[in-house]
Amino acid sequence: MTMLRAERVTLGYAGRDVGRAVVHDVSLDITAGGVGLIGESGSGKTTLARAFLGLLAPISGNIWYGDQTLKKADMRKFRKDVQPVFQAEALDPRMRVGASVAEALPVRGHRAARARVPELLEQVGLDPGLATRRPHQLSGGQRQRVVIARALAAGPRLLILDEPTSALDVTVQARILDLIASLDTERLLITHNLAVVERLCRTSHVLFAGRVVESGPTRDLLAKPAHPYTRALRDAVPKLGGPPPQARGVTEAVPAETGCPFRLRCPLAAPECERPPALREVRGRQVACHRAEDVLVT
Ligand SMILES: Nc1ncnc2c1ncn2[C@@H]1O[C@H](COP(=O)(O)OP(=O)(O)OP(=O)(O)O)[C@@H](O)[C@H]1O
Repeated sequence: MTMLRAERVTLGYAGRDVGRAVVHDVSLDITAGGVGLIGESGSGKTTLARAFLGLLAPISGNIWYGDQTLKKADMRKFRKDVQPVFQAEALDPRMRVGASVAEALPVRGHRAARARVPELLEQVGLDPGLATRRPHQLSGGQRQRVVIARALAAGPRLLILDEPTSALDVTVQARILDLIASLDTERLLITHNLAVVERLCRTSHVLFAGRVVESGPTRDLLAKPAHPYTRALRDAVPKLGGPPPQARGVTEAVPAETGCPFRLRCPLAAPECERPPALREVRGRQVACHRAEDVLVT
């Protein structure tokens, strides 16, 4: 059974009315092999992650944890099972690294629990001798490893990783990705870096303006996108030695109630795009585009 699942989830923030929801009617399962959430800044990735972590209640729809909604679930068990990995800046700067990891252990204070701290540091590739340092005495990559050690302290089955490597330089990034790939946990990974999802996620969901516009096997999605937005994201990845990507057309989304939210930016926009496209199955993936078949052949 899928451990965590969003069912027709609409999300917004206090002070915004339902019409100003920032995530609209999203359904997705966190399946085995890694799940990626891809999309540009402001597309709703972190908002969805907050809902999966039980930090933001849906305006409508449900987050299912096994066979219970998060509203009714045993949150102690949930907090042990599902752990966030955010950017290293979230570490308390006054706390020594060892204490920071110990704080995340389910049982604190016992000698057996304290013995877990060096084990966890070693598991993430850190010298346990670093336990007495404070975050500013570590490199960015080491700090990110501490964040991962903290997340692992509870013995989670699922990690929700929000841009876990974006603050790091490329070689350090690669080593942290190796570490994440080696962990024996399920993962939901949020990123705008397509190379990262390709490496770590068997399945991906592309968000645009708070809506899933394409879902499917990551490799197929990136090799042959069926949504013009997925294709634009893929083509925006700068190629070594190639020209910089060109910004084209209007950059904002239009309200989806009035048609496809991507249509003002879409090179294939046609009169039918004035009608909102539903997600539909096209060659092994789900895509919300009236012209998906044309995208696949162009
Ligand atoms: N605490 C908040 N209160 C009100 N609106 C918010 C809040 N956090 C995010 N938003 C809004 O929700 C929308 C989605 O933001 P979100 O952070 O989920 O996007 P994102 O895809 O994760 O972007 P990024 O890649 O930049 O982190 C944006 O319009 C943002 O302004």
